[in-house]
Amino acid sequence: MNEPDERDERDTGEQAAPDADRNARGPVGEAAGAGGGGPGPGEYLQVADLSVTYRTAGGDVPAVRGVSFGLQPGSKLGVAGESGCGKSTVALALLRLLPRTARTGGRVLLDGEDVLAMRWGRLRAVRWAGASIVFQGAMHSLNPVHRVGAQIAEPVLLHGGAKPARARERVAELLEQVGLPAWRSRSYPHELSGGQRQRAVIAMALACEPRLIIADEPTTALDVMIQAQILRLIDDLVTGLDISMLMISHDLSVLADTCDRLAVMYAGRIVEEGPAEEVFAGARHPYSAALSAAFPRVGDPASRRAPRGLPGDPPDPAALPRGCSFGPRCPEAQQRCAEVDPVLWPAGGRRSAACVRVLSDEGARAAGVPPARPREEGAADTSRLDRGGEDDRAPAPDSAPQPEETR
Ligand SMILES: Nc1ncnc2c1ncn2[C@@H]1O[C@H](COP(=O)(O)OP(=O)(O)OP(=O)(O)O)[C@@H](O)[C@H]1O
Repeated sequence: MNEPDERDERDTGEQAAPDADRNARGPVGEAAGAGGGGPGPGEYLQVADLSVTYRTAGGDVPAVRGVSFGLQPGSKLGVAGESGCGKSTVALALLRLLPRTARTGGRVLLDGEDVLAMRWGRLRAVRWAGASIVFQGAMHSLNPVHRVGAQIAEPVLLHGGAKPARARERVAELLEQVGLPAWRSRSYPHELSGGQRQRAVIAMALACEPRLIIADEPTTALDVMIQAQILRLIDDLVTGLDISMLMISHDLSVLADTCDRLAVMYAGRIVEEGPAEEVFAGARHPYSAALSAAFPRVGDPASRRAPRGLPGDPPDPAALPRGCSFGPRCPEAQQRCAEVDPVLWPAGGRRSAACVRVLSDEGARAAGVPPARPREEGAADTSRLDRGGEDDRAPAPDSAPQPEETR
């Protein structure tokens, strides 16, 4: 599952030149450690300044730009964002599963070892025992011509070093863990329902007792009822087995329910990071607020609003707008957003956001960001990028607006 076919060995190990366009940390000293947004001590996974550029016939596509985050053992991070913002590219980069056309920069430390610089033999072992991936659409992860049990046994035999009899026992244990009867090991993938197949894929991901599970849209292809069951299963397993988890989804409410922290991506960057509930219920970045409005919690009286879409599309990574990439779609955009390319700044508590509105006047001065332009008396508000109006002054991080105020 994790391993690309040898013929399709994707990774060249080639490292891109350091990306000048980074937002690993804001230029303001206060950013470090204050709002998350970067690796820290004791973390099992440390991603520092990760960049991925795809080379295409049409030119370079900078899909991931200076992404940094860390994951403590046993903790759960959700990565959210619209289609095309770079979520899957980050997931693939963590285990060097990118196609050959991708150039990577930065570091991905798994238990202190740099995955991006690892030898191939070591990487194979790490892909199962260090971390494993559950992809969206189980049919892509299961081979239709082999029985499910044989596929789950393969990593146990090859990477876990087990003898066949022990591998059979382990398959039965794994199937039981994911709620499937042991006899299902003799089934072919087409004999299972979508939910059962995804359970089998999860069993395979657990085969070598990884310390990290990367779940990339693990329930996208399933109906709503089964989605809830699979999410509960993943949550119970990672909690019970004390595994770290990085879950990717476009649905912020699903991630808020499952994860401890959230990182919201837009145009290849993390634009907000912080405790899950705080980001979901009181986003500091207008894009996170829009995502949260687009995916209200089902049945939650606190989010009894109709889902609201966000007009427009994310920019083409190969042709990003000047200034803030979200500026052209941002309902809160100010004049200076077209001039400043924001980085992750502290946004109060353990949060950070790449939006000039989170900067205090002092923070803006330190970051070299122009002050919010005061609104001129009687001036008509004609510019889309000047809609901040009287609200054009950034709230100080320690006076973070409450959820209602941000929307
Ligand atoms: N192999 C590739 N070659 C060229 N460009 C690519 C390749 N894979 C992804 N991209 C581009 O990189 C950007 C990020 O894509 P990615 O799949 O990581 O986004 P995503 O947020 O995971 O989207 P989705 O939720 O639809 O999977 C997109 O602009 C996409 O078109």
